[in-house]
Amino acid sequence: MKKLGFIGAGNMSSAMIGGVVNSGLISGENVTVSDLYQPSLDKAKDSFGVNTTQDSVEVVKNSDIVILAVKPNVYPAVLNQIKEFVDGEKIIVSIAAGKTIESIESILGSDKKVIRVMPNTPALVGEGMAALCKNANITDEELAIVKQIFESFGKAEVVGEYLIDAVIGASGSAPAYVFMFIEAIADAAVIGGMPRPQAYKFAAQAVMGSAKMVLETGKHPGELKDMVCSPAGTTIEAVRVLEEEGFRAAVIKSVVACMDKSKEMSK
Ligand SMILES: NC(=O)C1=CN([C@@H]2O[C@H](COP(=O)(O)OP(=O)(O)OC[C@H]3O[C@@H](n4cnc5c(N)ncnc54)[C@H](OP(=O)(O)O)[C@@H]3O)[C@@H](O)[C@H]2O)C=CC1
Ligand SMILES: O=C(O)[C@@H]1CCC=N1
Repeated sequence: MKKLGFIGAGNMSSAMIGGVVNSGLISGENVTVSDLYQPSLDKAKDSFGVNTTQDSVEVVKNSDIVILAVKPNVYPAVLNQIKEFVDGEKIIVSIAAGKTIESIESILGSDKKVIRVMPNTPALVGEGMAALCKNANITDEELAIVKQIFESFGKAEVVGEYLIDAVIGASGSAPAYVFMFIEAIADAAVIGGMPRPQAYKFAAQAVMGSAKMVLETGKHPGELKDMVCSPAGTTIEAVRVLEEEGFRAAVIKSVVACMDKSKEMSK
């Protein structure tokens, strides 16, 4: 397996490092991670046995595949810092919202190998969802290798880059909305007298199980919802209030706002 590098050891990077090392696909000794903040590197080394450095150039020198896991506003500085060390064989993987493949090529050169991926943080527990798109310099085999990395900690699909804004709305950012939903359900359970840790367990399992039903039954979410709503029962009362309060409209509006922000960042 190739040598993997991460520039940035923050939230998303840590989830991917944990995911890929825990899966056994790549051992920590074949992973090099850089960050400006030494405690982040110490945590990655202690947790996953990876090689660490504060020098992003060292990551590029030691890796066949380099995942850029810094914030979008840091991309230009990092790309300019590493570009002379990115030869025609190294695969650069961008995971940033708002950074198109073209914007990466404008600094590294259009002859370089670039893959854009939109992952999400459930990668940490092997339940990530990632979308991949590539430039013309990436071979099918190289794309398959990078896809295998993201499949080691979840699911991955190849998409056209035009869909990345929708991917961010429906997947990259989506865990945040779901965490809010789980927290709100648990708050209500606490109102009902349930201890908070137990409330989180019940609420989180209900969300995970429901998601698993959507993925594995192939049934429409509306049909699955109807299967829970016993006539004159408890569930339909909750559904009535959710509709009265505009739950679905609020979700749609929030995800559209997320996608709009992604488009704005991409300009
Ligand atoms: N968080 C998520 O759920 C997802 C994030 N992404 C994308 O992943 C990227 C990272 O996001 P996220 O993990 O949330 O951000 P974080 O801020 O958590 O992580 C970024 C890390 O990079 C470090 N850093 C900054 N400059 C450099 C540098 N020059 N060299 C090495 N490390 C550096 C930061 O250090 P310091 O804090 O000291 O600046 C920080 O530790 C973003 O582009 C984001 O769009 C994509 C999908 C999901
Ligand atoms: O909030 C963000 O910009 C990043 C990209 C997708 C999830 N987090």
